Amino acid sequence: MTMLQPKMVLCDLDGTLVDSVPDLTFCVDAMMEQLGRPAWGEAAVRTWVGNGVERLVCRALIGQLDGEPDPADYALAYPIFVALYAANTSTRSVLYPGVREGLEFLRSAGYPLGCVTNKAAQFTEPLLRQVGIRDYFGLVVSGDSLPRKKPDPMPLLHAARHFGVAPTDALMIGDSGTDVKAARAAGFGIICMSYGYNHGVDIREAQPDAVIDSLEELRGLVAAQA
Ligand SMILES: O=C(O)COP(=O)(O)O
Ligand SMILES: [Mg+2]
Repeated sequence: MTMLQPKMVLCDLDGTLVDSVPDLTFCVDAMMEQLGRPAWGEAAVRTWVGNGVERLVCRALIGQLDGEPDPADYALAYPIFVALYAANTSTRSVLYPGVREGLEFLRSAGYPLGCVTNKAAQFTEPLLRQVGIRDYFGLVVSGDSLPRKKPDPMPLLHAARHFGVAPTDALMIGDSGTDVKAARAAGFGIICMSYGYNHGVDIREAQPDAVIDSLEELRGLVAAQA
C-alpha cells in the first residue's frame, strides 16, 4: 500500500483504542444478576458491543444480536446498566498495545485528531480521561452527540467540517463493519484494527482499505503533514 496522506484522522473508541469489554461484561452480568437472570460472560458480550449502550442492553436481554426485548424489561434494565457502567467505566478497561505510541506519532506528524464513538457521551469523556488519552483529541463525537450515530456518516462528516477538511482527505480508524460503512458513506478512507469487536466476524470481510495489528503500524502507512 502506498503512503496515505490524509489531512485528518478520526479514531473509533471501543475495540480500536480501548479494550472496554471487561467493564461492559461486568456491568451486563451485574445487571442480569439484579434482574434475577443468568450472566452471559465475556465471549458473548464481546460480540454485542459497537452499536451503543442501548443496543447492548437490548442484546443482553434477548441473548442475541438482532431483535427487540420486551419494552417493560428494557425500561427496568436500562437504568440499572447505566448506573453500573457509570461506576465501572474504566475499572477494568485498558488501552490496546501500541495505542499511545500510535497517537503520539499521529500528533507529532501534525494530524488533527478526533474520536468518533457510538458510546454515550456520559461514558466517553470519563473513559478517555481515565485511560489518559483525552488530550490527543481536538474533537470527541459520541453516540448521542448528534441525531444519528455510525454507521450513518453524520458524525464523520461533522468532524470533517469541524476541522475544515474535505471527506476525501479524511481517514477513519476503526474495528467494525459499522466503522467501514460510516467511512464509505462519508467518503473517508478506512483502516481497521485486527483485534477489535466486529460481532465475531473477521473485519477483513468488510473490506477496509487496510487491516493492521497495532496503531503503531500507522507510522508505515501515513505520511507526516506537509
Ligand atoms: O458500542 C459502543 O458503545 C461503542 O462502540 P464504538 O466505540 O466501537 O463505536
Ligand atoms: Mg469499535
